[in-house]
Amino acid sequence: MHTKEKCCCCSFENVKETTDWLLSRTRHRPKIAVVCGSGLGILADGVTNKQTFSYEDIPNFPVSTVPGHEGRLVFGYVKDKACVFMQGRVHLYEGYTLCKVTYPVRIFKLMGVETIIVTNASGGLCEDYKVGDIMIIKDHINLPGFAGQHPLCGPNDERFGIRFPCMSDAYSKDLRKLALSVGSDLGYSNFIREGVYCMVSGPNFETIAEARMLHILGSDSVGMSTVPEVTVAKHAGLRVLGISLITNKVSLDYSREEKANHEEVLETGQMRAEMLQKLLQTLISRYDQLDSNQMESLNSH
Ligand SMILES: O=P(O)(O)O[C@H]1O[C@H](CO)[C@@H](O)[C@H]1O
Ligand code: HPA
Repeated sequence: MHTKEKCCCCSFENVKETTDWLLSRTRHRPKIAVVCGSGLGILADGVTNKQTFSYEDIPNFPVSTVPGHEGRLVFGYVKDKACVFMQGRVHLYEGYTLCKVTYPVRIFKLMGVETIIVTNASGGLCEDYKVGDIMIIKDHINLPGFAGQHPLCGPNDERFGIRFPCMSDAYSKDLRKLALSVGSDLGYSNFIREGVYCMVSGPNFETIAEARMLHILGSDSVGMSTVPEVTVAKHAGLRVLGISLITNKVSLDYSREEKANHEEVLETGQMRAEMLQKLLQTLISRYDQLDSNQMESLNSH
């Protein structure tokens, strides 16, 4: 059963200790955090006034073990916005508990971050999705969560959030609108989608029967991350945007020859990284629109 032991390394005191360690070593006070998905570390490359910490050097911080996840925390500015980028994340399949997987999100909360942008690489389940499409996440399915693999299981510390958080609006409508509007202004409309992301635990890619099931359940793409981070972010009251890069097509048909592999995932990441970076930078630079009446004009589009 759930005991306090489950959270021994992720208590409020642990999170506070790590947060204080970082705050005493950097002058940066980010309001926006970005989690870079597989092969998407380049998203952090454009920041100015950069200060970098290796995950290994940060007390209690989980260390990435997967190729395509550099394992660096990068503080800096995108235009005039103070940001922190996670160049690499950790996953359940690496052997980390979900409270460890989501540990960085709680650090961001205690640091004063208000918005988190979570990116990932995922497999496209929708017939008309193409490799290289960018999917703004409108909702998710927490498949491991149904089986009790959930970052909020265990004693609830009210200092992080409430016992029963609502997830029906996990992904900010305003941020989604802004992302789609920025994508359209950049000429990306042909390959920007909005869809439902499903998390599986991995590490194997799906069987055809599993892929068919996920599609029937309403998933447009599938990956092995994001949902725990988004859940903990929403629990902590952060505003969330999720962006998924469709790095491969998932086979739904026994006659198809595609075989999913991590190399293709990383290659597609490289192919689209610059465009994703432009999308992110423009979105962050237009972030103030969210809190001004300019959202009205986006709403009417
Ligand atoms: O979700 P991210 O970290 O982007 O990575 C995705 O790509 C890897 C598989 O190639 C898995 O880790 C999957 O979750
Ligand atoms: O096809 C996939 N399945 C699960 N996770 C993934 N991450 C990238 N592509 C995939």
